[in-house]
Amino acid sequence: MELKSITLRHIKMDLLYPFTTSVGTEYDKDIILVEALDKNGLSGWGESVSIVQPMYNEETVHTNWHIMNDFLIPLLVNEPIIHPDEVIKRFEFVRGNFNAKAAIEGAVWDLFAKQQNLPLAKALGGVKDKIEVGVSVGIQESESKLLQQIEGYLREGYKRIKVKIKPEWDIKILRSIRKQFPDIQLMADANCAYTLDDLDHLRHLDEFNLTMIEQPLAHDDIIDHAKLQAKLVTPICLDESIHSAEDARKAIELGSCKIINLKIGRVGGLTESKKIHDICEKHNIPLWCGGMLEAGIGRAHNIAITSLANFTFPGDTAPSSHYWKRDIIEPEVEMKDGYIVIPDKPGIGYEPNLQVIDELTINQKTIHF
Ligand SMILES: O=C(O)CCC(=O)C1=CC=C[C@@H](O)[C@@H]1C(=O)O
Ligand SMILES: [Mg+2]
Repeated sequence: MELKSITLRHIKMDLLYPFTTSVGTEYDKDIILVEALDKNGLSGWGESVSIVQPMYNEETVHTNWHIMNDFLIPLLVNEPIIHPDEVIKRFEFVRGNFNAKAAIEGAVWDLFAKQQNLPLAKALGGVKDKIEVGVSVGIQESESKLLQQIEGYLREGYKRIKVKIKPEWDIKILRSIRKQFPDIQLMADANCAYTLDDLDHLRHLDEFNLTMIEQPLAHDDIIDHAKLQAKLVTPICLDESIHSAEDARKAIELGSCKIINLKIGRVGGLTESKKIHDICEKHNIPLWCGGMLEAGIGRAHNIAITSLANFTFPGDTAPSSHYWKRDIIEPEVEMKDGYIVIPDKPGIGYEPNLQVIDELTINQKTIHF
């Protein structure tokens, strides 16, 4: 697969609604898009999930721009890529920077699938033709606003509700939700807001029949999560702690979690995502696809990876209209009765809307091979 060029675009998009978690609030998103062009004029697209502040991980759109330009893309220039699985190996010299790596690797995977005339989902080994969709509800200004939001999302057909919790916005809130919605598929994401000192408090989570509690403890921990899981009935799901198949193996061996939230960007791309999928399938650890408020390109990649067999919980893969007034792809991602149909067109299955992307672009650069 001979690349002719890679183009980076820094775009800025306004979110329809602010999104608040235990670590902060996002009102808009700066996004780095990656376009890999081959000699026949075919393009593959990827999207970095980094934001402008290093509050979810250590990367930002600005570190992405630097690492992609100065280190990652030069590692692809000299030798043609035979298969996308090679890309993460070429990047081994660069430590971390998984969001940046995943965005470039994703563009190469999309281009590869298009060259093979295959939907990306099929190229990854996907087996589903549609996926169940969940929604992540940010922390709201009041309990009544949160209950209203949940009511609305259930009417829209979402298969699972994920609420954000933190100290002082947790047990009471979950009790109110369960009082109004006793039977819905409900989970909570703490985004690292607790410590083992909160063990007695966290045991109250077992009152609510949650499908899981996501990342209650530190972002880089699997030891304390194992101690906590031994005391909780509610399954722990790890998000921030898992950056590779090796991390997943260790967390599974220690009993740190019973479920993993897979995010393509957090683990450095689709090749590593497939490895994590396979190791979790082998150990009966179900997966679901987390979200990072992606635009349509990143959302398309999330939909494709969710087509693999061991993604058995609804993911944070809400349709375009949940996030954006206007998305950067055509058609936009749509949901029907709580499902998204996996596109059967080549590659990611959605076309980048170049007119919208150009309007949103604040900086771009093409590296010629
Ligand atoms: O993209 C979505 O709809 C889910 C967004 C979401 O829940 C998150 C986005 C970004 C960082 C995190 O705070 C949080 C998560 O942990 O999944
Ligand atoms: Mg999370």
